[in-house]
Amino acid sequence: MKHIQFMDTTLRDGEQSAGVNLNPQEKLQIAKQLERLGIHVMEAGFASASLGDFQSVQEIGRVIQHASVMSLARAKESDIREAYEALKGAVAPRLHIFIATSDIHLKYKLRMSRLEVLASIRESVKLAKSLFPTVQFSAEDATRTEHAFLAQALEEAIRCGADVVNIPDTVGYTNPQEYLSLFRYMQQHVPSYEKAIFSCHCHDDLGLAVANSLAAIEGGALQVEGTINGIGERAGNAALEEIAVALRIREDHYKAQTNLVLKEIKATSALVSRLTGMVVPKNKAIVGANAFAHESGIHQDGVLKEASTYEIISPQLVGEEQNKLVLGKHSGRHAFTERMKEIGYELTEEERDRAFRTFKQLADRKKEVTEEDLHALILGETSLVHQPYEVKHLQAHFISNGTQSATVVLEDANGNVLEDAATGAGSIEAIYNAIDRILQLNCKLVDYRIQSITQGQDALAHVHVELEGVTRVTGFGVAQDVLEASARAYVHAAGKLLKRSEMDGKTNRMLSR
Ligand SMILES: CC(=O)SCCNC(=O)CCNC(=O)[C@H](O)C(C)(C)COP(=O)(O)OP(=O)(O)OC[C@H]1O[C@@H](n2cnc3c(N)ncnc32)[C@H](O)[C@@H]1OP(=O)(O)O
Ligand SMILES: CC(C)C(=O)C(=O)O
Repeated sequence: MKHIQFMDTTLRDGEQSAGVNLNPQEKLQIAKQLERLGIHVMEAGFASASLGDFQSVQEIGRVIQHASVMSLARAKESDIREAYEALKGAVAPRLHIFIATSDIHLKYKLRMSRLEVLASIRESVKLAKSLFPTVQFSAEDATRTEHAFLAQALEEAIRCGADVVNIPDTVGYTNPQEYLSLFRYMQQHVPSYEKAIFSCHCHDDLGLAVANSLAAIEGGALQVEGTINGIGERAGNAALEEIAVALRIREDHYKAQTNLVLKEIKATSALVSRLTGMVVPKNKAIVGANAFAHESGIHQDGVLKEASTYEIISPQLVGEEQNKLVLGKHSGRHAFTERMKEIGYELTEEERDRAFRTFKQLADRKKEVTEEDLHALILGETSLVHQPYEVKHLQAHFISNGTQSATVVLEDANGNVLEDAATGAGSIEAIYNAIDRILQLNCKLVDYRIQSITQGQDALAHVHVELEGVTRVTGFGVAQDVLEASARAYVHAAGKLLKRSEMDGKTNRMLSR
């Protein structure tokens, strides 16, 4: 089993994400969390980029005890000496020198010949090695560099003392087969190959950063570089948490181990997201809010029976509390019943079936049915189960500045359908008048209150009414529509009044005998 060391560059390449700017305290906070995560090397910044970066590198170097702290430097004496000053107090300081090797970069950016680049590698790596115990050299834009020249540049760096040599895919150009072959090519064409650790560093311009990094590991890379949540220049870097978990879950394939404490992944991801302001997409692998959320009934049923049917990663492995079964329009009875039990409802089969039907109607209209929705739904439904009448259909006709009209259809406990229509000053009055006509009620509405139980535009409405007839009774109704909730509440209370009248009638008959 080979060992893969992780080089995290969240604080350097990650901070190169457009719009991200971390202050020294925030960088230190992330560095401490990276230490808990078990990162082998952390690139704390680019000491000569600014005074703030210099101070961050210095402070992180002083504080971090269990990881090597590294600064980036151009192949330039002043950059190297500044990084040295910054990292003097570090337990395990490391310098990262880079210079581009591709013809495009040589011609247009550096305006240097290949011979000049080789000379620059020699001078800078030798100087670095005289100051630092460990030196990493990166051939920028390596994947667009002619292979033979890249091998020559890496050989030069190793001979001058580089301990780690990196083959970065700076512009996210390569693909897995090509990158794997490039590492194998170096194995055969760099004479001092065995004297250094080969490292991979991928960008996500074509969405291949993680796949390319894993291919490099198959090709012989023993160090992998990247950032938490994949943040970084342009489309970002390879997401280290994805690589780490892929190596663990597919250990059978990669035959590689790491020192990472995987249960720290979630906390690290959340911290980086919070401090950088880079929101983690919901569907992001490993750390996205939906990474362990099951939405469809068939999957939820499978997961309830045995999680491994649809989960290859246990949420706890990466520090996530547990998976989520999200109730929505694709959910089935198994998940619905399970959630009901979790929130404290032991429903009879009849109650459960009714509630499930209403839940499906609600889910058709709402993106996600929340726990509050379920409480509200049960509140409405359980009270309906033993009711003498139920609202089957409602039609209200609204005219601005006019008399409103409504048609109501009720069903009694024997399945008989009763219908009538009425008018009123408002839609609710029209509905209540229609119900009075159907049930031949003689009562007064003494209280009507409405409240929204859940939140958002698609919130559930809860209507409470109080009627005065032979006695005072209350009723409530829950529905997404205010008129429907109002009708249910009235029918609920009316049902109680009718039962009471019925009982009074029986008592009177008994007394007169
Ligand atoms: C692939 C990567 O991610 S590399 C890291 C990229 N990160 C950053 O650039 C962030 C920090 N950078 C900075 O703050 C600034 O660019 C600084 C302080 C480093 C340099 O600033 P300036 O001196 O104003 O130069 P500027 O950035 O405009 O241009 C870069 C110069 O460095 C040269 N250069 C670029 N890479 C290297 C290198 N690896 N080694 C030596 N020289 C280099 C360029 O050719 C250019 O030189 P020129 O002025 O002679 O044309
Ligand atoms: C400095 C190097 C390693 C880099 O960030 C890149 O090439 O993307």
